[in-house]
Amino acid sequence: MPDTAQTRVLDLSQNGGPAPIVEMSGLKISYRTGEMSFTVLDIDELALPAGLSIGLSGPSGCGKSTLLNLCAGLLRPTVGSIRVDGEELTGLGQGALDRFRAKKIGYVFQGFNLIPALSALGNVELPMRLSGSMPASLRRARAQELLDRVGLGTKARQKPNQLSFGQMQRVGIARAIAGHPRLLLADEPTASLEPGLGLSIVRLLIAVAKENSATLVVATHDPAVLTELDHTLTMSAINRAMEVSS
Ligand SMILES: Nc1ncnc2c1ncn2[C@@H]1O[C@H](COP(=O)(O)OP(=O)(O)OP(=O)(O)O)[C@@H](O)[C@H]1O
Repeated sequence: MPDTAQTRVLDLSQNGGPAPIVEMSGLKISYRTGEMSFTVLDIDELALPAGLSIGLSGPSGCGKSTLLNLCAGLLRPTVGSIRVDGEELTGLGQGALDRFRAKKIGYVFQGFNLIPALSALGNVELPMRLSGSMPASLRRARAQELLDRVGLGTKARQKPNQLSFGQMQRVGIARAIAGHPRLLLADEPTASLEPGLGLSIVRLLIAVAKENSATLVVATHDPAVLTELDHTLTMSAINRAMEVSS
């Protein structure tokens, strides 16, 4: 088992490129199972450039979803620092982390994660409703505009079970972009879709990210998806196990 960090120094934003939107330093994530602790991410320095699209690739279990969840503030590192859009996440309490996520992050899931009881419009409206910052009429208008943008303007009243997989993922994209996120994260967004459909979804993600000046980070196993993106970050599996002495 390699006893090296996955990423000694990886600065995709170097050489006069755009400033980083994500910066990680001395970061590790370990999980404990019984007497053993497993390190799944071990990153010395990593910087992801703002405004571009970046693919995360690597074998199953190498930590792609873990990296996305760290960027979203859904997971905290065991040690080390992570800054997103200049904000150090490790120092934030739960409330501040929730506000950070609502303001800066859009998340597109492989399994869509739509609320079955809500219409397409209701699903897209939901993050705006939860943030409480917009009157209902404006919220509805923005949700309709986003559904129009992803080609689902006529399906606003349909529930998720009345939509195809590709249509559900389009609703997921419209919902993720609703709060004007700085960082749009997508975890295997094409894995539940047929290959041709997957490519149209990734192209839509790239287009809406650009239109909204968001940085796009996509975890994927699909080489065809990676060719559509500006950069690929190839991760290696470490899964380093250590006995925990307590
Ligand atoms: N809550 C947890 N407790 C213990 N181990 C976990 C936990 N969450 C993730 N892991 C482990 O961390 C490792 C990385 O998982 P992760 O889902 O980030 O990998 P991945 O690269 O996204 O995999 P895949 O390509 O299969 O989706 C895996 O070995 C997984 O079993």
